[in-house]
Formats: sequence, C-alpha cells, structure tokens
Amino acid sequence: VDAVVWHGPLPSTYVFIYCKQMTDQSRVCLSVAPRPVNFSRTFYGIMFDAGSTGTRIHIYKFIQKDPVELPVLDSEMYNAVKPGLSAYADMPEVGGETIRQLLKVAKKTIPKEQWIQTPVVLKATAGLRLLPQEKAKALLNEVKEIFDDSPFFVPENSVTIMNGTNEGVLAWVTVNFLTGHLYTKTRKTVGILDLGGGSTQITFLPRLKKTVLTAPADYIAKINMFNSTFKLYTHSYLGNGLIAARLATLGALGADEDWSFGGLTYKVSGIPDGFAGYKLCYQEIMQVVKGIVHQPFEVKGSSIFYAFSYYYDRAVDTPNYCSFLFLKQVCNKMTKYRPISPFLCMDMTYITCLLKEGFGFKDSTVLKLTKKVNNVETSWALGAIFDHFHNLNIH
Ligand SMILES: Nc1ccn([C@@H]2O[C@H](COP(=O)(O)OP(=O)(O)O)[C@@H](O)[C@H]2O)c(=O)n1
Repeated sequence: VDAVVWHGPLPSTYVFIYCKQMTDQSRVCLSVAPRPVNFSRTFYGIMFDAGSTGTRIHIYKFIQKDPVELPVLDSEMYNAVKPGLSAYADMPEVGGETIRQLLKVAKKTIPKEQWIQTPVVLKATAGLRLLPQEKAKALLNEVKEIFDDSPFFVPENSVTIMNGTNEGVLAWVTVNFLTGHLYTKTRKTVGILDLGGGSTQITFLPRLKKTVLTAPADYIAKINMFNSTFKLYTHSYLGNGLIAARLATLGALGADEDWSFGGLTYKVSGIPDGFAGYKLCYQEIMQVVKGIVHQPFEVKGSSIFYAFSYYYDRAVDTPNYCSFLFLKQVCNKMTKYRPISPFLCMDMTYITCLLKEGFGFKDSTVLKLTKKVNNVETSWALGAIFDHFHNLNIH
C-alpha cells in the first residue's frame, strides 16, 4: 500500500482505498499499487563462503510472484573448492584463481541478462580471521579485483571478513527459515551448532530470562526480521573449530611431524609407545575446552538443536556413530582404526567434550545432524544473502 498525492484525475490502474480532499484542491489517497497481470520476477544472489578449510559458492534463485509479496527461495546451486583462501596467504593471485573458477559456475547458472543486477558477495570466516592482517587484506583485495572484473553487480563492502556474531546469527536465520520456523507467530525456533575448521558457533533463542542475564554481554545479539525482534544467545569461539582444536591438543604434546593448516606448517607429534585410550584422550582434550567455553543456563532444556558442518561430516565418517560405546572402542583400539582414519578418536572425543563439558548438553540429548534442508545447504550463507537484500540489522 502506498500513500500518494494526486493533482490530476485519478488513474484507473490504481485501486484506491481512501482519499481525502485537501484545502489546496489536491487529494491525498491511499492506494494499492497497480498489479500487472502475470507479474513474476526472477532474481539471483551469489554468496561466497571463504572458510578455513575451503571456499564455497552459493547461487540462490528467488522468484517474486507478486509485487506486494516477499520473494520466495526457488533453488540453490552449490559448489566448493579446497583448500580455503587462507592456504594461499603467501600467493594471493593463486588463491584468486579458485574464486575465478567458482565464478564460472555462476556464469553457467545465471542467465546472461541477469548478470549485471546479480550481487556477488564474499564473506570470510575463521581462516582469514586467524591470518596476520596484511596477508588477509592482500587476499581480500585480490578477490575484490576479480569481482570488479566479473560481469556481476559488486555492492559496497562486498568482500569482507565476517564477525563471529553475524556468522552464528545468520546460520540461525538459515536453519529456522528452511525449517519453516520463521513464518509462524509462535516464536518456536530451533538452535544451531556449527563446527568449522577454525571456529565453532552456538546460537539459540533463549526462553528463560536467566539465560540472557547470566550470559556475557557480547553473547546476546538482536536481529530484526518479519517485523519482530529476536534476542539471541550466540557466540563464535575462534580457535575452537575442529582443526584448530586438533592443533591445540597436539601442541600440548610436543612436536615432530609437519602438518599444514590455514597457510602454516606446524610440527606435531605423538608418543609412539605412550598410553592411549579414550579416558586419557578425553583428559588431554579437556584442556582445549575447560574454562574457554561458556555454558549457557538453558541448554540442558528440551530445545531442538541442528548440528552441521564438521558435526555432520565426522559423524558420517564414524561407523555406528550413534553409539557412544563405539567411540570408546575407536579410541581404545587405535591399531585397528588409526590406519582408516587417523584423527577419528581425537575428533569424536573433542566433539563429545565440547558438547558435554563445554556447552553442557546431556548424554541423552539428541541433535539433528544435517547437511541440507529441502536441498539447500545448512550454512550461514543463505542468512547472509537475506541480510544483503533486507538488512536484518544485527546488533
Ligand atoms: N556449505 C558448507 C560449508 C562448510 N561445510 C563443512 O564445514 C566444515 C568446515 O567449515 P569451514 O571451513 O567453513 O571452517 P570455519 O572457517 O567456519 O572455521 C567442513 O566440514 C565443511 O565440509 C559444509 O559441509 N557445507
């Protein structure tokens, strides 16, 4: 509905709801905008996720059937390359090539006449946050140049490092949108757990005031969406992603062997004939979690949590992963399982430790392990494209 001022005859294409004659002979009218028959608009948005372990492109197609209604997400085209941009810290041009390669997918997916109005945006996460500033900047500049050379629309600030709060909040938006929780007025939503290589995020809508009151001030974020404000509990732990946690754990043991992550090579080692087993591994890993991860007041409750990224990937790699007993077997029979998956015991122990000792989930908690919902990736990227089109005002 628009408010318009008319100085002449009223056009017949408008449907007027209310008009008021003003003293200067003009009329102020409330009208419904003209609705052309067969109105349907298709548009696209490109979101790059520059993660610590890989770079991904999400190409979203939206269809707006009616000018007064919100567009709907029609489909997503997804592609990924490895390693992530941070692995090219000393050769940004080579890193840029991976972006060029992914842009080719966008050109194939989006009709040519739409290119000029399709926004292209890249947001980097833990990998670039952990790099020295000048190296991260050189990589971002390289990407910006490639975007400028592309036929797509490059909005202002289209190539940035995203902060941890936005990463957590936007993943919450994605999952709640895809599971249909944002349309209803019930304010019933689901929480999210995202385990990346460099950082890990937890986000949920607290039901109890105490959860908000007992949380550190910067763990509470507000977001405006569909005319309501959500006050979320959210935090991103930098250095507590799965691969960064491996590094922290191994660092405690001393170092021999070369191991690369995020553009750096580390010396790592184990004690060949030392003690192994689940209990000792758990104790060692506890040092990476205890005193670092804040336990939200409410998490022990009955809320539903969707867990994705490495939570999903590692679970899939673990035979009989539903069984906690099996984890003990993997760790206690290292000679059997190490050759198949050398980090399996360490990773699953870290995940268990993070969920239980860190966030305070109960042994009996059932998480919804997800990769896609309705054929769309569970990732912050969809939330980020919504934020681009609608400005969700996260603060
Ligand atoms: N769209 C995506 C993005 C990441 N991932 C997974 O997320 C994990 C690592 O996330 P990441 O490289 O973005 O790490 P951070 O930069 O967030 O710490 C890997 O297991 C990826 O395969 C995914 O499954 N789908």
